[in-house]
Amino acid sequence: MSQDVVIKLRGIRNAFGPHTVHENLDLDVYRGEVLGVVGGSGSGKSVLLRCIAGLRPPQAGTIEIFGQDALNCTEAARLEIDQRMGVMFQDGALFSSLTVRENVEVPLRTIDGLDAGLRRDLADLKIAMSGLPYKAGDNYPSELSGGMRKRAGLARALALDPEIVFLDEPTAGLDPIGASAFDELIKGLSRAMGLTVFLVTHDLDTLHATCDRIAVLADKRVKYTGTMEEMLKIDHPWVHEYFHGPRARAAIATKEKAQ
Ligand SMILES: Nc1ncnc2c1ncn2[C@@H]1O[C@H](COP(=O)(O)OP(=O)(O)OP(=O)(O)O)[C@@H](O)[C@H]1O
Repeated sequence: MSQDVVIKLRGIRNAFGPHTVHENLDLDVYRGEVLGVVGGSGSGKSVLLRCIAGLRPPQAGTIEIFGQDALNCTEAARLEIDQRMGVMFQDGALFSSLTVRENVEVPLRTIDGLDAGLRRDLADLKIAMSGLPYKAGDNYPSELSGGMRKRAGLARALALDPEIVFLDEPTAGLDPIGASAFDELIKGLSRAMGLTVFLVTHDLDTLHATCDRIAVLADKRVKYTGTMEEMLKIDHPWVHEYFHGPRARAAIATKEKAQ
């Protein structure tokens, strides 16, 4: 069965001055999957996310999103692509001077003809879907815990009913209970909405709990892709240490306990 590729990267190069982060990087992301993106610190996971999300163009290569050339298209076509994607940054990247509801309303303002009442209702719906209590909509980001801020960031990423969401380290800084609640939320949303999730993480529990497939960044490219089972068989030193080290063993034990 052929799978529907929603993001297709070919020959991507990203560099900062003489420092090349990605060279000749290829990757396919399939519709409806949760893809975990892992790699050593500085391997370029966040740069890759930003490059696909249109925040920083690569120096070379092609990016197709929803079958369209995302780098060489009209501004209107790019806006249309952007409206079908949502991004959640590590710290939520919320506007501190706006309430949570107003933050979630920001992307909704790009839709013509949406009146204020409907915009508010849609924002409240996304706030509820992200597992925040209704009254959190009136809070400012500084009044929320780290976990709640992440949920608010997720609500904003979901504002436009995206088909793809990009999550940068969604569980970083959360306690284990908060992190597994967030894993469940991501998995539930992905299943319920058919979302494609591009998830940058270091968190082995998240990989076990939520990801259908994993992409490993190493040697400036996506060196391996596959299921967790396939990852466990790879004998590349970093990959082996990452998936078999003490933290990995703990994550496997946690998963087995949950089953
Ligand atoms: N704006 C920038 N200017 C210069 N160098 C940058 C910039 N952004 C990223 N880099 C460099 O690109 C490389 C990849 O960074 P990136 O943040 O993508 O790594 P990462 O894999 O997400 O790391 P981590 O797991 O530590 O978050 C790093 O060496 C970083 O210093």
